[in-house]
Amino acid sequence: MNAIHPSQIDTRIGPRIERVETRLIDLPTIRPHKLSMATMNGQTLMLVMVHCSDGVVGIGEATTIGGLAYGGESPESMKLAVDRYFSRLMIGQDSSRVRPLMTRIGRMIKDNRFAKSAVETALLDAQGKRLGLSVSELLGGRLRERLPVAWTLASGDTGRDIDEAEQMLALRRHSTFKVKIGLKSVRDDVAHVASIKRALGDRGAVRVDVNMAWSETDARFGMAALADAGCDLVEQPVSSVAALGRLIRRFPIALMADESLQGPETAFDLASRGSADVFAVKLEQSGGPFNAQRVATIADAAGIDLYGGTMLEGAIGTIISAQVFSTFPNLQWGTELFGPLLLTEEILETPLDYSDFTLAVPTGPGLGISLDLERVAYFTRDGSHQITSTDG
Ligand SMILES: O=C(O)C[C@H]1C=CC(=O)O1
Ligand SMILES: [Mn+2]
Repeated sequence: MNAIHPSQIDTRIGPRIERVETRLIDLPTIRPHKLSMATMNGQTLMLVMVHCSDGVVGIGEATTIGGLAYGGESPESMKLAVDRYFSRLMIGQDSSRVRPLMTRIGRMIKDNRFAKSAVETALLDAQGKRLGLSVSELLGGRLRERLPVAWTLASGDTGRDIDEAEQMLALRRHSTFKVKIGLKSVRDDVAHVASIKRALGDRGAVRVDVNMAWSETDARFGMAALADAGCDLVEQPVSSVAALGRLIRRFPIALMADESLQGPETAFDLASRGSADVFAVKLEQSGGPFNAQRVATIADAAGIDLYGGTMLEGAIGTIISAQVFSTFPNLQWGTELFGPLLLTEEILETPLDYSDFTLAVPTGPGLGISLDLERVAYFTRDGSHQITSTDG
């Protein structure tokens, strides 16, 4: 056994971590976002800022969906975990040795994948800023400069969803649409999706996300009907991996795993059972950038297609995802990195470039984005705080 004991991980040289700062940023959404497990009227970003002895400040972010509706972490619990448990493993350590430090954290903190993702993001941002390299270059180099971005239709109303899709096509911002279903009966949901596809025709690709709301019987009926309606992919129709394995390839519609995919071990399990055509890779669900790359490697080895998923992150979580997805050799189904577009407020000095149905992967050092500190302070929960600086 070559397991590394925490005491063997020496991270004591180089620019040290002096302080780990966290905040909760509450931002409204442009409209209610209706998913089968929650309706979102706003999103909370858990921001992590790692202050280093060389003056560099790395930033990271984690979000959940509907508080605790999607998984075991909430914005508040992630803040508490970082403040109380992560920070004491980080302070005084060499911030430039990201993998050893994340290994140290991984040995002493179980689970908490979303909080780990935020911390790893901040460390990679800091190291990229320090070396003058974007995170994708730090990870070995990007294969693409822009990523296709799908839009999610989740107003709950067919006419409104069609209008929204038409607007997105006219703006040339999105031509792939993911429809959120699972709240209504299977028949009603299929009729809703079929109307949207009929209205868009060949101008727009239509997919659905059921967020595990169906029984296996519902899924048998639903997948056949959705395939007939011209829908090309169904995301996590049921919760059970065994049921996914029984549903796959029975209908002419691709089956994508989302909630079942929670990092490399589950990726390996899904791949060995042949339970998914496509993986929705999410950095937070995977446990951070390094683990998302491991998930992608497993998919490639197993012949499973890849899709870049979102936890409806703000700009920071979206851009670390973009940096990582840009390094994937395969990204057959594009991405859904639209999170910042669902929020009413801009928190960056320069907004992200969404155009020509794609998102540009920033080229500057680290994440390649700068926070508008006044706006971040304004939207910080429990009053506005002073933020000194996040560049360097
Ligand atoms: O995929 C999910 O379940 C989460 C998320 C992604 C887009 C969206 O609207 O919700
Ligand atoms: Mn999903």
